[in-house]
Amino acid sequence: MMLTNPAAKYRAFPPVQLKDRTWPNRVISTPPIWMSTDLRDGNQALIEPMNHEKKLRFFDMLLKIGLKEIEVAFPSASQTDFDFVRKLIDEKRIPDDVTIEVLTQAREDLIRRTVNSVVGSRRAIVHMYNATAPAFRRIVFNMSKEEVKALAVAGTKLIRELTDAHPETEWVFQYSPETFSMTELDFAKEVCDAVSEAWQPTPERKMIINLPGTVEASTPNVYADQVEWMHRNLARRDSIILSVHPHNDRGCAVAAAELAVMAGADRIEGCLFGNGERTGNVDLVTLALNLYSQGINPGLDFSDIDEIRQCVEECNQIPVHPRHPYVGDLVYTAFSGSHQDAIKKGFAKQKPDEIWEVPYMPVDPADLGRSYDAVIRVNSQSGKGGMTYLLEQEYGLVLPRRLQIEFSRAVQRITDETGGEVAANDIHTIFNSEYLNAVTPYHYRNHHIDDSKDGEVQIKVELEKDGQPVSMEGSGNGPIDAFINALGLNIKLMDFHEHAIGAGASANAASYVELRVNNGVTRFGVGIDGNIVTASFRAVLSAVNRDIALAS
Ligand SMILES: CC(=O)SCCNC(=O)CCNC(=O)[C@H](O)C(C)(C)COP(=O)(O)OP(=O)(O)OC[C@H]1O[C@@H](n2cnc3c(N)ncnc32)[C@H](O)[C@@H]1OP(=O)(O)O
Ligand SMILES: CC(C)C(=O)C(=O)O
Repeated sequence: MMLTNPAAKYRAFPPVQLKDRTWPNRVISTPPIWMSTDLRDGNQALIEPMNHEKKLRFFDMLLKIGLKEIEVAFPSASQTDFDFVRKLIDEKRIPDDVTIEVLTQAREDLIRRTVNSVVGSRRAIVHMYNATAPAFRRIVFNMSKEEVKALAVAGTKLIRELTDAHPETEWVFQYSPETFSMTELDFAKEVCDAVSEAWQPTPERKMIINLPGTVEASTPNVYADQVEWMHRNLARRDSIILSVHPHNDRGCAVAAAELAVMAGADRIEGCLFGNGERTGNVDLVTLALNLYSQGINPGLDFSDIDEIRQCVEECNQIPVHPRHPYVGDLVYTAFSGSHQDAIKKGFAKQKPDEIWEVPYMPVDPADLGRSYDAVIRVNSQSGKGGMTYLLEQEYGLVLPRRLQIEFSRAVQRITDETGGEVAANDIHTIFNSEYLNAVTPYHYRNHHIDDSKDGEVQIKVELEKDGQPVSMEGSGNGPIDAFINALGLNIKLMDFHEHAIGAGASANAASYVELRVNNGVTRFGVGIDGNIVTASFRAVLSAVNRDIALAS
């Protein structure tokens, strides 16, 4: 049998000869201009494109987030898209500081209809594209380089002519050499220069040159080299806003966009949560929040990220992955024990007005409208940190360290058996049945203390033993000592902790005791009661009862 090598039918992407590249030493210090193409590139990639109602809902949400440039449609593609643009304009739904954008191919009939769609708007970006890469010239268009360039220039001139007839609108022209990422750089520059020559932008009235990673074809550093090369070599650079439009075919769109900004790009086009053709457009949310985590305000508001996600999921009919950066259901959740331990310590040390330093948490979930409650979840990978954190957060129980270790084994037994996750209320149930419900054979009923003698406490205790009432008496140097003496068992108090649960009249006390029992082993007991002394007696009986149960 002949072994074939499937990789043999692919070619390595050639590196860019840019030995003096500067982008690796740059640091992003200001946000780029953001452009959402959710309603165009995102929409064209949906199984069921959005209707007007959904598009409007999405548009309003983009405004709320703070997007100032929004590609709203490909108006010549359908009456629905055309009418949507008209609706936004005619119903005056576009705020004064927001510019809508519309896309067209470089074809006369489509250009005319596209310009018509935005007539009457205060400001509009007309975005025209044609593919420039060798395979597209050869396979799709059957055109020479000259013909591809001429197509772009002819489209530009027509847009100039049509828009000049409507001076009431502030027109911005955008050109995309589609498939830029796979186009020879000198040819991409040649076409873009010819287009800008035809449009004649000025530093006061800039045009946008958008460099799409239509198909992500190389490592992101190569894309950055391509962008830096264009940034340095484009004619009329001072009259051009340099934009990028990465797709995510290799899973590197976010990196490509970030490196492109370091390489000189001023603007990024993308979609929320990375929707878009094939593997999607670059994810604007991740990009913005990456900046945020570096101390740079992205100028976009994701303070209620779950509300945004819900809207996007409903409009796109595509769920956001549970591990999606910043927003997925599981991204602020730690299952593994050592992570939980570190996060718990981090939360305890973190001061509200100090630099964020909680381990394993690149951003504060509260900044995105997420609560801390879901941060720690417990399964068989979890250590003591997670379960004690949940007991503390949800039930106000602060277990002493050695009890944490003992209790975590009880929880682990259950998670090992079930193989699944245990919720905070399950942990509480396990805690109750292990410690608080250990009330036989000894069950507390009542006590009376007399501490009138100097330094000595006398106690009368009423208990049930195996369901029968019994009375006992004893004395000691404190109530617990007196209680233990009254019991008359071979037990010794090794450690004792207590704390209040809640505040005010309804507050309870929790007591934790560690007893050394007959055979030298230690047992923990826990008691909760409105009276702090009674709580400690209950804790002693809990330890005694557990020892009897475990020994039998
Ligand atoms: C990378 C991107 O995402 S770009 C955006 C892509 N978006 C879309 O395609 C969705 C919207 N498009 C559509 O609905 C349709 O394609 C329409 C309505 C615009 C055009 O429809 P039609 O003309 O019926 O079909 P179609 O798109 O297949 O046309 C292909 C023709 O346009 C030509 N063409 C394709 N792109 C361009 C372009 N950018 N500029 C000029 N001509 C182009 C092709 O060469 C082909 O020409 P041929 O028929 O002579 O071979
Ligand atoms: C039209 C351009 C910008 C595009 O959508 C792409 O190349 O992906």
